[in-house]
Amino acid sequence: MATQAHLDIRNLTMAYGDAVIQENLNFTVKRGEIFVIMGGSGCGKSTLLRHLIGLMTPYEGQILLDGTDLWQASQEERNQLISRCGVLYQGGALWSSMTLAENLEVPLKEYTTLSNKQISEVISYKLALVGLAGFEDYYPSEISGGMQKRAGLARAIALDPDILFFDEPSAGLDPISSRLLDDLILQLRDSLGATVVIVTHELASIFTVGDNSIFLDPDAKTSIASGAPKELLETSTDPRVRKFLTRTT
Ligand SMILES: Nc1ncnc2c1ncn2[C@@H]1O[C@H](COP(=O)(O)OP(=O)(O)OP(=O)(O)O)[C@@H](O)[C@H]1O
Repeated sequence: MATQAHLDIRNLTMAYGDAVIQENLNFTVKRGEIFVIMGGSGCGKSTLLRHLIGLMTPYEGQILLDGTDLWQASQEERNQLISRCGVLYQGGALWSSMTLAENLEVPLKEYTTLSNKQISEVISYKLALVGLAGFEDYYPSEISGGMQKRAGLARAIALDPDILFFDEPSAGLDPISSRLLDDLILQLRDSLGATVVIVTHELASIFTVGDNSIFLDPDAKTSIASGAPKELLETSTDPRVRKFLTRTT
């Protein structure tokens, strides 16, 4: 059962310069759960993700990863905590001039002391986990968009992260590839026991994978709802949340 807090966000205010994007956010992501950050365009979802992975400093408030405040910790401690995070960015962000194996090799060479033989075994295992066994020597341009996303995911899990972050993972995918990616996210959560945080506005994904969520509003500049997406759909009476969760496009 997911009970222990993996990420704890306390009174977080985020800003670019003095332009406040969201204020006073409070939520907890439990270990092993799939947590969705949702809200309309421009409300600050990607900005929140950047804070959670330590790329941006809070204007106010705290981000606790595994109980440690990221910005009270020493640089070394922070790097150590952040090294336990895997990230899949919007575009998949594979290096186009490298094969899939080489793409995975980069973090493994940089952050582990594994031998070349061990690295090659890890690469084959991670590619197999995302359904790309045997695709080691392909270049990103030689595989479909859905496969590129999965290869990006294999790279995100190369270092066995215990928390995985996704920014709009199904952006640009057709509904079938998008569904396959959702299934894969569920499988990986179960097999790796990882915590997953996803920024998405895809309703199908939100309802398929989300155990818990937060809903950011650009005008209120804070969260206006939180909870299991299916429950929010059944119980929220807020017109902004209802409009978002019942839209047809
Ligand atoms: N580097 C930046 N400097 C200044 N303002 C920024 C910067 N990046 C984003 N913003 C502003 O912050 C707000 C939130 O942007 P963000 O990209 O986090 O929203 P989002 O919810 O992820 O949007 P979308 O769903 O369209 O991707 C927007 O008003 C945006 O214009």
